[in-house]
Amino acid sequence: MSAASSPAPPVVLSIGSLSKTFPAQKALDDVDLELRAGEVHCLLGQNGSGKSTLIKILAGYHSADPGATVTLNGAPMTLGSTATPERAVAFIHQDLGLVAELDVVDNLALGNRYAGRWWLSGRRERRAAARLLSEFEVDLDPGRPLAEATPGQQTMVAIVRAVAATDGAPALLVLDEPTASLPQHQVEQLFDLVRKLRDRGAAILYVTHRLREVFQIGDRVTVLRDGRRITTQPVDTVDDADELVRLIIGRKPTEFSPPLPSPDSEVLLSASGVAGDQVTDFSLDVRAGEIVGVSGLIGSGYDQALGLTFGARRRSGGEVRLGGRAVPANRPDEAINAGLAYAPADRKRLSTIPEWTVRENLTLPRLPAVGPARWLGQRFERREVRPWIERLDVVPADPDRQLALLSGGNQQKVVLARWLRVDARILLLDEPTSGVDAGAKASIYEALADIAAQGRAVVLSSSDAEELCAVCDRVLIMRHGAVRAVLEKGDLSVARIVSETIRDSADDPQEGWHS
Ligand SMILES: Nc1ncnc2c1ncn2[C@@H]1O[C@H](COP(=O)(O)OP(=O)(O)OP(=O)(O)O)[C@@H](O)[C@H]1O
Repeated sequence: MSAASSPAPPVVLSIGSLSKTFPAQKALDDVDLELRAGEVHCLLGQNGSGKSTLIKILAGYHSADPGATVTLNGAPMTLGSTATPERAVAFIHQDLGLVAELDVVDNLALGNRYAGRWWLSGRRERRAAARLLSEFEVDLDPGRPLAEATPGQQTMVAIVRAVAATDGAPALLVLDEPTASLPQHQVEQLFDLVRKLRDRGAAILYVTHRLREVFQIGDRVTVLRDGRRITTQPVDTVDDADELVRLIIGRKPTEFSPPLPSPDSEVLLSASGVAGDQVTDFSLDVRAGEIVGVSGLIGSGYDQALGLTFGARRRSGGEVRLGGRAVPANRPDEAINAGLAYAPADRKRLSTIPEWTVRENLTLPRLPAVGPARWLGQRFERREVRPWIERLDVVPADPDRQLALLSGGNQQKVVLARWLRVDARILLLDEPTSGVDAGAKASIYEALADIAAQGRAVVLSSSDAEELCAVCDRVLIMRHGAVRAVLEKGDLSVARIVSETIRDSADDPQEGWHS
C-alpha cells in the first residue's frame, strides 16, 4: 500500500461483531475486520482458529450468529446464501470446487455462468479459455481433463475462473491458502497475478500458513487465535516470522534443532531408474538415519516419484530395493511388508474416513473389534492417540470428534500422525506439512528427526524450500522427469533450491548433478 501520508483508500469490506457458534465449538468470537481497496490483507492463525469459518460465512456456506454487520462497498452484504453470491466477490477455497472429470475449458466455462450447457467445450469457450489462461500466464492445454493437471495447475484454473466470473475485476478476492501445493517459482507467478489484481483496486484477503509470504505479498496482517482477532497491523511493523508465530500461537515458538548429519549407515532404500507417469529416471539411495527431500516444479515429476517408488502409481521401469531385496513393481503390499509406508499428498481424499472419529482415523487400518474387545480396543486407542493429538496440537483435542468436523489443517495433522506413528523402516511422505500451521510444522519436523534418530529413514517431497532446508540431510531436485541436482546439507539454501528448480535442464543436463 502507498505511504501513510496519502488518504486511506476506501473500505471495501467491513465486518463488525462477527461470531459463529457450532455445536460445542465457538469458531469465531466477536471479530471486527476492515479491508481496503488495493491491499493484500493476510489472515493468519493456527489450524482451527476460525479462518475458513470467516471465509465460509462471507461465501454464504455458513450463517453467522445474530448481531454481525458486514458491508461490501458500503452496502449490506448478502450473507447466508450460496445461491446469490455477491458478483463482485471471488473466492478460492481450499477445496477448489472444480470438476476433475471435465476438461479445463468446461471448468472455466462453468464458473462463468454460461447459461446453456450444450455448447460447453464449444469453440467459443475454447477460445475464451485459451485467452483467459494466457492473460494470466497459465501454461496449460485447455482441452486436457482437469484430473490430469497437477494440484498447482488446478489452483490456477480456480483463480482464473473466479476472477473471470467477476468480469475480471473483483472488488474483493478471497484466497484461502492458494499456495499450499505450489513450488516457489509458481508462487511468484501467482503473486504477480495477485499484485495485478491489487493494483486494479481489489481488496484481497489472503489466508496462508507460509509466513514468508506475508512479507512478500502482504500489506496488512490480521491474526486470529481461538476465534478472536488478536491484532491487525501493517506488515512493515512486524519484525519477522518469529514475531508472527508468537502472535499466532500466543507463546514463543519451540526451537527446532535440525538433525545431525547422518553417519555412513546401511542403505535402507535404493531406487534406480524408476519411471512412470511424468518420471523418466528417479534414482536415490537412502541410508538409515537420513531425511531426504525431493523437490521440483509442477510437471517435473517430483510429486510422483514417491508414489511410483511405493507402487501407488504404475511404475513402467526401474528397480526399487528395500534392505537389499528387490520389490516388484506396482505391489504396494510387498512394499509395506518390506518396511515402506507412504502418505500421499491428497491425504483427505485418499486416506480418511471423514465420518469416523479422530481416534479411528489415527489408528486406521485397525479393524473395529466387537464385544468387550471393542471396548478395550477403544480404551487402548484413546491412550495411544492422545500423545499425538497433543504433540501436533490438534484442535479441538478430542479423540472422539468426527474427523469431518475438524478444520482442514487439523484433519491433515490427524492423518499425518497416523503415518508418523507406524513402525515402518522408511517413510515416504508427499508434502507432509501442506496446510499445517507453524506450530505443528515444528512438531512434525521433530517427529521426523526422531524417526531418523531411531535408525529409520524419511523421504519427503515438498514444494516448500524453507522446509527442505530445515529438515533434510540432502535434497534431490527433479527437472523434466529426472533427478538433475543433489544438494547436500552444506549446500542447502532457499536460493539454491529455487535456482536449481527453475533452471532449464536443456542448458546442461549433466552439469546439473552435484555429488
Ligand atoms: N461444520 C462444523 N461443525 C463443527 N465444528 C466446526 C465445523 N466447521 C469448523 N468447525 C470448528 O470450528 C473451528 C474453526 O475451524 P476453521 O475451519 O475455521 O479453522 P481454520 O482456521 O480455517 O483452520 P485451518 O488452518 O486448519 O484451515 C475448528 O475448531 C473446527 O473444528
